[in-house]
Amino acid sequence: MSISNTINSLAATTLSNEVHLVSLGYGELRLATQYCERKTLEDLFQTEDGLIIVDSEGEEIFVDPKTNLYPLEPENTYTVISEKDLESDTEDNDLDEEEEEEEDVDDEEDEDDREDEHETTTTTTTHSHGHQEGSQLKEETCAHTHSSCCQHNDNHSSCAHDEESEQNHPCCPHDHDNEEVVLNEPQHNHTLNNQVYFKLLRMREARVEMISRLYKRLHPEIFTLSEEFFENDFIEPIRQYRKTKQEKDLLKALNKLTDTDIYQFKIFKLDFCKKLLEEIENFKNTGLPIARPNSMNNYGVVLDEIGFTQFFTDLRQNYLCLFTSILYKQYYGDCIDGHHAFVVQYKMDKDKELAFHYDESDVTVNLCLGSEFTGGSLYFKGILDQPETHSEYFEFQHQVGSALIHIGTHRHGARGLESGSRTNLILWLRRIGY
Ligand SMILES: O=C(O)CCC(=O)C(=O)O
Ligand SMILES: [Fe+2]
Repeated sequence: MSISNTINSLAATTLSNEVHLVSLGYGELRLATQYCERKTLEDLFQTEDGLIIVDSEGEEIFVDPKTNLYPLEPENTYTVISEKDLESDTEDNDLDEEEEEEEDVDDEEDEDDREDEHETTTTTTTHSHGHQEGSQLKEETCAHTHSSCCQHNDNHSSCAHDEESEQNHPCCPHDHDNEEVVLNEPQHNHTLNNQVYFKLLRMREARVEMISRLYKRLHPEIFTLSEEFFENDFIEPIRQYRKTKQEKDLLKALNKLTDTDIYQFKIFKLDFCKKLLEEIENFKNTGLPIARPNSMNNYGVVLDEIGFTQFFTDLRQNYLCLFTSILYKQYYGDCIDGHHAFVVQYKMDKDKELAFHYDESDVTVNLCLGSEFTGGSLYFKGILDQPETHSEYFEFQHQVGSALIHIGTHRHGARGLESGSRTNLILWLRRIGY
């Protein structure tokens, strides 16, 4: 199943006129300075009631009245604050302070609880990786959350693991899955969380709208899935299976790698991989808004946001689900009805590795798009809810054009890149249950 590394060196670039805009509790965007215009930022951050931008020193940056642009310095990080959120935050704090004064008289111990409640209301996001606690990755620890509006404003080192000892930092602030567990507190917290969730959705809609209006596709033909994009090793077994209905015919497309159900397969032709990679680089070079694909990858791109939703819906429904229904029934593989499609990018001066985690998916497909690199292998250490598999150690060296499929809760990480740049397409397949 080996495939030669023929894709030429398309470096995972970072735009030089890009700024990082961090919104308190609502994630992070990368955006070119020419788009840092008041109206655009108000849309992207849904702050129509007023917008405040501060630099890393806490100094407020004022919009240039002539151009309506914020004079932001490339490669710097700024914090975007909605005046409305600031007001409600201040109100909350005032309220907290009043309560505190009252409670100080009675009991000083509840203070920490209130801080916890407040934190959970301001950090709601929806894509996560799970992290290891003790010898087992537990849902109650940090999860790499997954949905259309995931964004964090932490860098993922705060969620990193000590992968050798299989310990995680138990205090990861983005404990999204945990929110369900922790948030059994007053009703107003749930209401606020809903508000945060819907605001994240509106922010995503604003990004998608801006991208669909302004992005000029480089290879428009690759946005509609065609069987011509597939490798014969992938599509022929499917065609055969459609005729015979014999599972064994379908499974000829896959190469079983472990007893824990990791499979390798070829899916797209190299030409398609190359075009997709070029499209992603082309998009990144426009400086249009890029949200982080999840809690751990800083430099990826969400493909659903740049126009590939229908493509991946077709791929999921008409092709990948054939496999997941057979291989991963136990993990909802037979009722997958949602996905989150993104690329992760590693580069020597940017993210080089990915900490030990599990995905917020039922089944994950991971395809190496390019370009030239050494290092960066993927390692697996057993499935979360199967302790008997935890002694597993399986390492896989990515090759361009080659894909893996595995259970989402199969614990894994990516070793450090040693040279070049690596871009992988990740497809988190999920049972949403509509
Ligand atoms: O770097 C890779 O190939 C894996 C990425 C990954 O596991 C993830 O984004 O969840
Ligand atoms: Fe992962």
